[in-house]
Formats: sequence, structure tokens, C-alpha cells
Amino acid sequence: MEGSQSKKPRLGETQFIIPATDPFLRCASLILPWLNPQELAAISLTCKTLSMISKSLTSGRSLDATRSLENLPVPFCNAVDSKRYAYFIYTPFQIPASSPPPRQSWGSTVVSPAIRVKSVLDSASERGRFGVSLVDESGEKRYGCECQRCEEGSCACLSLAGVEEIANECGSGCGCGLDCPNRVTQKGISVRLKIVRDEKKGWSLYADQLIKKGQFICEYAGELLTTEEARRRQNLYDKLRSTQSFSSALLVIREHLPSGKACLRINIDATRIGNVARFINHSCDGGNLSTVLLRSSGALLPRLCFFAARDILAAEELSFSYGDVRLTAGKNRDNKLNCCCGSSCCFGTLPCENT
Ligand SMILES: C[S@@+](CC[C@H](N)C(=O)[O-])C[C@H]1O[C@@H](n2cnc3c(N)ncnc32)[C@H](O)[C@@H]1O
Repeated sequence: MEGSQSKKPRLGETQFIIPATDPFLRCASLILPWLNPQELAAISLTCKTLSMISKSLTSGRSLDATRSLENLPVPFCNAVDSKRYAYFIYTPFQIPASSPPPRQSWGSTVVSPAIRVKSVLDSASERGRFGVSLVDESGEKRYGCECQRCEEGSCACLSLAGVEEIANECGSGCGCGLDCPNRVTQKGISVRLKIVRDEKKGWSLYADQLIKKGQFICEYAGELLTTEEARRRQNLYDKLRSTQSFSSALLVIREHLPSGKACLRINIDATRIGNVARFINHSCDGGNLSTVLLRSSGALLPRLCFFAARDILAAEELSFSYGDVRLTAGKNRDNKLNCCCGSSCCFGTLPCENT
């Protein structure tokens, strides 16, 4: 008898089996993954079948925020309210600003393993395509290191004395390949993570395994904006936040140039298009992540990368400091947000960016 019992699906395992012969169902299962939550909710009201497909998609979406674009799935976990996932377009790396944001298929259970593998490979080549490159159109290297290949796990231009000191990685301007040990941050996420709902802070990124001090976690990926566009969007986000529960993820990085006279400003907006880093919350004590501005040889702009600042236990929240609240005190007074980081040195308000 034991063998004949059908196994009940566990939570999040709902699968809608689509008969290969039914053209309506096959069409619906191809189109629905491209819809956003509002569109999905609307279409699921039209008939029982579409309602079942959209329930199955919602389950699929909550199992992996990365849409198979990273090496490992990053699930949403919510024991607080009924939200199953946060909706945004996933990119594993920086991309030029996109308006309107593109559509992206998400949550389909009919994706074959071959397509999953292909999407990961595509993301690796896209990383190169969108990277602002200093290699000229003929492919001739203009900048970059001289290494042609790396031997026995070491690269001639490796300068990995400690996490804080990483400032350069090999890149498209180098002769070495993706297996070069000086390309730690270009291979995607390789530690288990999960996105957990918190009553006060909203979605929060957590470790789902022990992460050793110095391990790479992820980069802050999103749309690269001009300062003018960053200001326009920040105003819009401030307005949206004052009328509804809305969470933005626009990060402004300022890199002071060695002369001390100029400052390079990079605006990365992960609100509409981003990666899992958009779920990292602020902590007034600096949190458990160190941020490193990393320049890959051949790329014009640096990338902001997160590393473990100490050993991080499984089920610990990942956090970093968004900035010094004392420096932003008085700015954007109407838009202050309460900080709930819970650290003993909490200032009570989140640092705000005066874009
Ligand atoms: C980059 S997002 C982080 C992910 C966000 N929690 C979510 O649900 O999408 C930044 C926003 O998260 C919330 N947040 C981050 N750190 C917080 C903290 N320490 N206390 C309260 N809210 C926080 C704020 O709403 C902030 O605008």
C-alpha cells in the first residue's frame, strides 16, 4: 500500500500540470509568466484554470527571486503577512538605465533544465555585453593586465592580501579567462541566501549557510543612472513613499579621486531592475558586510561588491551601513524613516541620501 500512496505536495511545491495537447493551456502557460502581479491577479479572476496557473506561478516565483539567473536559487520566506514575493526585474549585473523596464518571464514551472542552463550562460555573456568596456571595437585590448593565463590557482595580477585591499580584478581587458582566481566577483552568487519578511523592515536578505569572513556575497546590481535621472527618480520615490508603503533601492556611491579635487559619482537604482542586494537593510553599527568598490580591468565604472566582514551564521540577517545619519541629519527632514536595525548604537532614523 505504501508504494501506491500519492505524495502530497509540500508548501511552495504546487505544480499545475499542463496537458501537452491543450492549446489554450499551453498558450496561457507561456504568456502568464510575463505578467506582473497586478496583471496576474486580474487575469486569474477570469476563470478557474487561469487562477490555478497563476497560483502555480506565484509558488514558482516565491521559490527563486533570481529567476534562475544566479548559480543558486534565493527563495522568499514570509511568516509575517500574506505577501509571497517582491516584484522587480532581475539583473545579476549593472545595466544601463532602461525605460520602460523590460518584461521578464518569472515563475514558470514548464522551463526545461536545458533552458535553465542556457539562461545562466546568457547571464555570464550579458555581464560582458553590458559592462562599459575599454576594449576597442575590433577587440583590440587598450587597457588591462598582461596576464595571458593563470597557473595553479594564481594570477600574476592578484592582489588579494585582505578583503579591504581588493580594488582591482581581471576583466575583459586581460588575457585570462573566467577561471582566473582574480575574478572572484564575476562568477555570480555562490553562497546560499534567502529573503525573509520582517514586520518592521520589510524584505531582508539572510544567510542560509555559514559564510566565512572574506567570502564574496553579491554585488549591488541595478540600473546605472545619470545624476539628473537619479534626482528625478528619488523625488518620485519620496512621493510614492509618502502615499503608500513603498521601498526604494537607489544607491549613490561617491568615489573621491586621488587628487582630492574631484569625485566620481555612481547612481545605481535597483528599485525596478536589480538583484538580491536590493533586499539588504541598513544597520547603524555597520552590519556584517564590508563594501568594496571594485574595478575590473577593461571596465570604465567600478562595481560595489559585498563581502562577509566576519564569519556569518546561517539564518543571520545581512546588513551594512547606508551612510552616517549624523552627516545627513537635517536633510530631507520630511522624509525621515525610522530605523529598526536593533543595534545598541541605533540612531533611530535611517540615513537619507540627498541626491
Ligand atoms: C534597499 S531597500 C531594503 C529592502 C527593503 N526592506 C524591502 O522590503 O524591499 C531599503 C528600504 O528598506 C527599509 N529599511 C532598510 N533598513 C531598515 C532599517 N534598519 N529599519 C527600517 N527599515 C529599513 C526602508 O524602507 C528602506 O527605504
